[in-house]
Amino acid sequence: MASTAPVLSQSLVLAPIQPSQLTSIKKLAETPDLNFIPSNYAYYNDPHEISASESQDSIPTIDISLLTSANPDHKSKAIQDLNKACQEWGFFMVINHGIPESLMRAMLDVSNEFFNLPEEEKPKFEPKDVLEPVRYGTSFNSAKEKVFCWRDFLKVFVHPEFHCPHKPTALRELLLEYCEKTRNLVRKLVRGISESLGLEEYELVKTLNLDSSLQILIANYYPPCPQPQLALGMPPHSDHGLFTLLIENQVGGLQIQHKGEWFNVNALPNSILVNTGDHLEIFSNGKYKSVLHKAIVNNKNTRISIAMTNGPSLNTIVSPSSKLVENEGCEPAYIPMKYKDYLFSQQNNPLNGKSMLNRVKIQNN
Ligand SMILES: O=C(O)CCC(=O)C(=O)O
Ligand SMILES: [Fe+2]
Repeated sequence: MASTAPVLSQSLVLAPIQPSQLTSIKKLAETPDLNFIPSNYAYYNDPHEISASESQDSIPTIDISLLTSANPDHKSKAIQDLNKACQEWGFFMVINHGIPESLMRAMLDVSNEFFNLPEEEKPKFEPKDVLEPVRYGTSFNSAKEKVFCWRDFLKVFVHPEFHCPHKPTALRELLLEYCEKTRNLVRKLVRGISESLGLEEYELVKTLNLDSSLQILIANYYPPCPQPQLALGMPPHSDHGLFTLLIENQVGGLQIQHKGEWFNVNALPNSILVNTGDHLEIFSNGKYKSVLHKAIVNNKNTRISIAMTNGPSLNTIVSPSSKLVENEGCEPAYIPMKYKDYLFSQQNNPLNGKSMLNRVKIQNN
């Protein structure tokens, strides 16, 4: 039988957008009769399969209320579940988390209002400093990228110092409340995770100075895309920090990698999604790997997600836990690095899988 070489059909796309004409993706997506995307929004030359495995049953669910249960059996079961979820998936959904559904909905609504403000009422578009405490922009780091993400974002440092854009006016109060409520959840999770690693309950809090931990709110806006099979909202990456809490409007799009395969995440109603970050991988000396994830887009509905990253304090030098290394009699597998330097470097480059983490990984491990 004669073998035939695969024929690659280049998809029809528009001429690339010039850097000087770069605009918010919202504005680009609202261009009348936009049927094709500019070539520098095409992550793929040919339409790729955006559907992935469905895993509604297998993604772990953790009942947070059990972590503070007076019943020691319930508590230890929750800690075991956390251990399994962090080790096997790096991803889980939490229920009974204490954050009112109305507050989560209000946060998503006010984020939508933010992106719909006239440009002159938003903070400066695309500021140069990637550690600016209030940063509004498009893609991930458009100054460094060749291919852009179908995404606009607002990033706000909300702890240990609270920052907030001036508009929408309702944002400040909601954000203060969301910040306080998510910190309560983070405290419980961090204590549980510390114990799940076989460490004392407060070990993680003390070592990484979590009383002044850096919390960043990231609101993501993904408008409908005429060629969703060519574009990406966010390419595969892992997050900095210990873990990220994520909520979304009722439009799906998050995919996580598990055992080399991509899975669609269908969030349970009123749940919060949690993904483990690079600094938990470093602290746990590779026991809890940060999870690769990406955001896909669709051609019908605007998707909004709100991620809250939870890291150490900016000046903490993060290294594998010395207690853990000692308990387990192993060698540290990561080079110590100040969180602030790690964050700067990660934000100052295009998003690319776990490339930042690989820079601190000791390669013979
Ligand atoms: O929108 C999503 O589902 C993912 C967002 C994300 O990965 C991020 O903001 O780091
Ligand atoms: Fe992420």
